[in-house]
This record gives sequence, structure tokens and C-alpha cells, in this order.
Amino acid sequence: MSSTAARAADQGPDQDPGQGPRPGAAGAPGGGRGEDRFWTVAEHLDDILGQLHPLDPIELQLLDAQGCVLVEDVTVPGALPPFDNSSMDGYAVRIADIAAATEEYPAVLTVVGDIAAGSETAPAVGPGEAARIMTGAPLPPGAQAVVPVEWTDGGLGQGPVTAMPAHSEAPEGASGRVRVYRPAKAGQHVRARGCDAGAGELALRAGTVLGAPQIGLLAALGRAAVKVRPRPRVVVLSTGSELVQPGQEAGPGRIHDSNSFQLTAAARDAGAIAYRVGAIADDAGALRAAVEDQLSRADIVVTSGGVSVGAYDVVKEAMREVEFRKLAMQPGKPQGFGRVGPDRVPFIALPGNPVSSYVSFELFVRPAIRTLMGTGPVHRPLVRARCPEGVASSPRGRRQFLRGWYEPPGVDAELGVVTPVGGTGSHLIKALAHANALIVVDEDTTEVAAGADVDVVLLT
Ligand SMILES: Nc1nc2c(c(=O)[nH]1)N[C@H]1C(S)=C(S)[C@@H](COP(=O)(O)OP(=O)(O)OC[C@H]3O[C@@H](n4cnc5c(N)ncnc54)[C@H](O)[C@@H]3O)O[C@H]1N2
Ligand code: MOO
Repeated sequence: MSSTAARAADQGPDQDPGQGPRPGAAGAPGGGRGEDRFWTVAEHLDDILGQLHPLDPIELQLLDAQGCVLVEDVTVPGALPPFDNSSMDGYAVRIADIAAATEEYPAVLTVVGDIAAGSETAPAVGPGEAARIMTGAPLPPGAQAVVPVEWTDGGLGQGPVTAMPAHSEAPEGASGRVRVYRPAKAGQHVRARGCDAGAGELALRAGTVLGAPQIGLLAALGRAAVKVRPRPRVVVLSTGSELVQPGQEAGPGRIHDSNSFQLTAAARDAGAIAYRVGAIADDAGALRAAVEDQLSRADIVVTSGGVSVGAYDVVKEAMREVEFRKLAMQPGKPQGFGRVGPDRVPFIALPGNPVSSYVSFELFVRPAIRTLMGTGPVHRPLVRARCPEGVASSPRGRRQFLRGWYEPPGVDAELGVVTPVGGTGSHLIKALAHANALIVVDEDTTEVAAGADVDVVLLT
């Protein structure tokens, strides 16, 4: 398997930590509410991704298409650049006129006018003549090269200049005579029509992910919109009667809702358009209504909380069509996945503990978003790294994802170094915010010796 986080999900536990049947036995995917056995990380991921297909392409305005996958070949409609133009502020000249020019014996040319960028007409340059020209302005008929203004006296008769006077200071433009102190070759400081791309050439191939330079190219070609796979729309809901929105006083027994912010940010980071719905109280009817309300604008619904075994675990209660299951991982044991509503919108229920919901997002929701976008890499990168501190203990039968700080290898080193950050508790949100990686400890490994190599999922 490739060097991605998928490898972190590629093998099951050698023994089920619960008492339920082993994978593939009764209670496997599709069998009831799926509570009676432990699913491996890979099984849960496969179940989700196996039910997703890239979204249908649509035509989007350029900036809305950023980060999306192009689904059409784009050809160059006309030459780029569309006309011969100057690459310097200076004078358009005929090369024979300045062939012998030196600082001591400059060529003296008659200036026939100014050509600014955007000029629709340009004065022809005949023998012994020059036209003052700006960067990007069309090369006038008769001219063969451009000499930068620094190679001339700028028409002032006082030796080489460093710049032209601003148009606001000398609106009359250039006339009179200019002294040129150096020769130029044919085509020098001229950007020839079509030198970047010729008409009919392939500009961008279908399958290209549109970053800033690709969007720039499309704009340069005159395209206002392109056909792409759109960004998935991800609706994020958090659940819990204890949750108060940031900016409000938390009060006794209550905490701020951090998951909905963390997961919305993670969804955006993965490439989605994310809609954060504030926390829904632990009321199954209210949650059901909120989910149904959101379905029309969702390609994926993500919830946090309410999926374990408590009396107020409302996601389980409200979403009967979703299969809730236990995963052989830590954090992230309780999870849910199903399809909801008439359009069978994928519904991914994450556990409420902040670290659990974030780690689960990175392992399951990010790949789902990337799959809908039809773009790679689907998974976060997975690398090997040295772990000088080791890991004192890890539960048998559960794949552990410890928070860590990864330093890439220096010039002489083969492997980077990873250091655990904080403890194993799923509530340690500060430690998570100081991590940039997840250290993966397999199901059958209960301790990692100091200095051993480990798998590391990179989070940035
Ligand atoms: N008897 C058992 N109890 C629990 C088990 C179990 O197997 N048996 N599993 C534990 C594990 S592991 C996890 S993970 C959690 C998952 O619980 P829920 O998904 O039902 O989540 P909640 O109970 O709603 O909340 C858990 C925890 O996280 C805090 N939380 C929830 N939402 C947010 C939010 N939006 N922002 C910040 N913090 C949030 C919540 O206050 C709780 O402290 O269950 C264990 N229990
Ligand atoms: O599995 Mo829970 O997700 O460890 O805290």
C-alpha cells in the first residue's frame, strides 16, 4: 500500500477486544446496528469510502473552482501572449540604427511617440526613429527590438537615466530625440506572440487540481468558468446539552462547544465547503429535525457526540438508519455511519471527546471529502519516524493514535523524529493543538521501546 495514512488503517487487530464475533462473522457490516463486535479502522474506512463516488461535475466560476479537479481538457483559444510586446520600459527601435551605438558615440533617434500598455494603435517606427514604449505594450510596426530606458538618455540629453518621468509629471509624452548607448539584437526585450502557448495547444489536462497558477492561466486564456468536480458541502453539527457557544459564559457544569469549530475547520482544510451548525441539545426530536433541515445543502453530514452508551446519546436515538459500531482504535472507539434522507446523504457520526472527534475526522471524514472531490491524496501522508522516548503502554487489540510532534529528517538523517505530546486522554485538547502528527501504535503492540521506529500520520 502507498505511503499514506491508509497504511495506518490496513490491518485489523489480532484479537477482538470485545466479546463479539470476529470480522466477517454474524454482526459484520449490514447486520443490524453493528454493536456486537469491534470493527477495524480499515473496515470502517472501507465501508464509508465504498459507498462514495466523486460528485457530478458542474460549471464553476474560476475562484469557486479553486482546489477542485478539472474534468475537461482546456485548450488555448488564441496565442499567448496574443501579440508581440515589450518586456521593458524603453524605446522600440530598428536594430540597424543602433548597431554601432556606444556611450561615447550614441545613436541619436527621432522619437515618434508613446506606446502605453493597452494602446490600440502604435506609431510605425521608420529608419532613424524610435517610439517610447512601456512593458506589455504592443511592439509597433517597423520596430525589431526594445532598448531599456536605462540604455538611453531618456530624451533629456544628459547621459544615461534610470527611469522615465511619470506620465502625471510629463503628460505630453515623449518627442524630440533620444540617445541610445548600446546596440540590441533582433527580438531583444520583445515577448513574441505565442511564445508561451500557441492556439489549439493543450493548456490544462482533465484531472488537474486547480491551484493559483492554474486559475491564473485560465483567466489569462479568457475563461470565466470551468467544468470541475465541486467541493463537497459538509454540514457539521455538534450535540450535547452541556455545550455553550464561544463568546458566551459557560456557567456551572457547562463547557464551550469546540468540536463544531474544530471539525468545520478540518473540513475546510480537506477542501470542503463547510457549514457549522451550532450545538444541538440532547433531544432526539430536535436533532432529527436539525439534520433533516440541513440535508438539502449537504453532501456529507458530520456529527460529534452522542454515540456511546449513555442515557443521553441522542445521535444513536435519533438516527435509526445509521449503523453505530465500536472500532478497535483509541481514541475513537464509538462511531456511526449511514445514509440519510431521500438522497441518501452520507452521515458520519463521530464521538464527542474532542481528540476522538478530530482523530476520527482525519481518518474517516477527510478521505470521504477527498473521494467526493475525486482528488488525491485521499489520506494524510504516513511516514516512518524514530521515536526516542518510546511509548510506555498501549492497549492490546486497539490501534492507538497518540498525538506527537514530528521533526522531518535533517540532511544526513534517513528518518525524522517524533515525540509524544501530552497523554492518551481523549479530552486533552491543548496537547492536540500542540501536535502536528499522530503516532500509530498497532493493535498487537503494547509498548514501543525508546529509539524504535514508528508509523506517523502527518497532520499538516
Ligand atoms: N460506559 C461507557 N462510557 C463510555 C464509553 C464506553 O465504551 N462505555 N466510551 C467512551 C468513549 S471511548 C468515548 S470517545 C465517549 C464518546 O461519547 P459520545 O460520543 O457519546 O460523546 P458525549 O458523551 O456527547 O461527549 C463525550 C465528551 O466530549 C465532550 N464533548 C462533546 N461534544 C463536545 C463539543 N462539541 N465540544 C467540546 N466537548 C465536547 C463532552 O462534554 C464529554 O465530556 O464516550 C465514553 N464513554
Ligand atoms: O475512544 Mo474514546 O474515542 O477513546 O475517547
